[in-house]
Amino acid sequence: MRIYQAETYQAMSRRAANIISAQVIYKPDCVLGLATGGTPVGTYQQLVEWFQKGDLSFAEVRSVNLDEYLGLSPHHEQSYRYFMQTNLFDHIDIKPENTHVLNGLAKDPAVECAAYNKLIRDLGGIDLQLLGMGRNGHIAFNEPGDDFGLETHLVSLTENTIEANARFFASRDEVPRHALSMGIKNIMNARRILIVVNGEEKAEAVYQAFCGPVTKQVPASVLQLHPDVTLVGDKAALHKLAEAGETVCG
Ligand SMILES: O=P(O)(O)OC[C@H]1O[C@](O)(CO)[C@@H](O)[C@@H]1O
Repeated sequence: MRIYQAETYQAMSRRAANIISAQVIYKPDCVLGLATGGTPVGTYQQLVEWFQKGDLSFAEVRSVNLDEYLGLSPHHEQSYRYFMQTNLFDHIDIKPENTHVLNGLAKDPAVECAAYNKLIRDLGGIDLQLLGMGRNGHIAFNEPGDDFGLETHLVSLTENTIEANARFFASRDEVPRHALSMGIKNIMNARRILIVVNGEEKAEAVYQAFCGPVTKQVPASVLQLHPDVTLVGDKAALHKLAEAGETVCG
């Protein structure tokens, strides 16, 4: 695993965007696994900036997103489809038909999940998967205790995640209680993984995930078993790793 520590959120975002853009330049028709949440917003802004300068094209890129709230339409401002449109897709040259986000309004979640697993396989698998991490160590919506062998599935969100995501909704009651999410198995099948973390509130989860044992109680700890993981974070999120003697590059 490579660990890069950045001085600021902006520098962290630039480093992450560099890794993504290198993937796109190396393989223009790559499959990018994309994430939502507060952490990757700066990464997407940086990619948009480079696209606008003419340094980068996504014309042949295919994308698959990690997760979506169940019950939210793609036009709902807190849906992850809306997030991706407004933070990235609407500002770059990716073809709309090449962007894939789970349908939160699917009548039969099991059918939607099975179709998504097939889609990922038909695309040839994910070349680079971008991840954030929840304060409880979740990745996508794989919550503590979830089976590592799961593919895309219906999830009941934990109180911890509902609480953390309430900041995006008018009230806590409006946060959906369920979501559709890629499983750990889909994520681990990606050829490369890039995980971004910032802020002191993530420091303990980062420490548990990368210095603690591999355990279902800390979903991100499974990444210790992946052969190609890059962790990019700011000082606040990485300080416990550094104090534990992990090799942290500047
Ligand atoms: O980047 P944030 O907003 O801290 O979210 C962390 C993680 O939580 C989620 O938003 C889900 O709760 C993930 O999509 C994300 O990776």
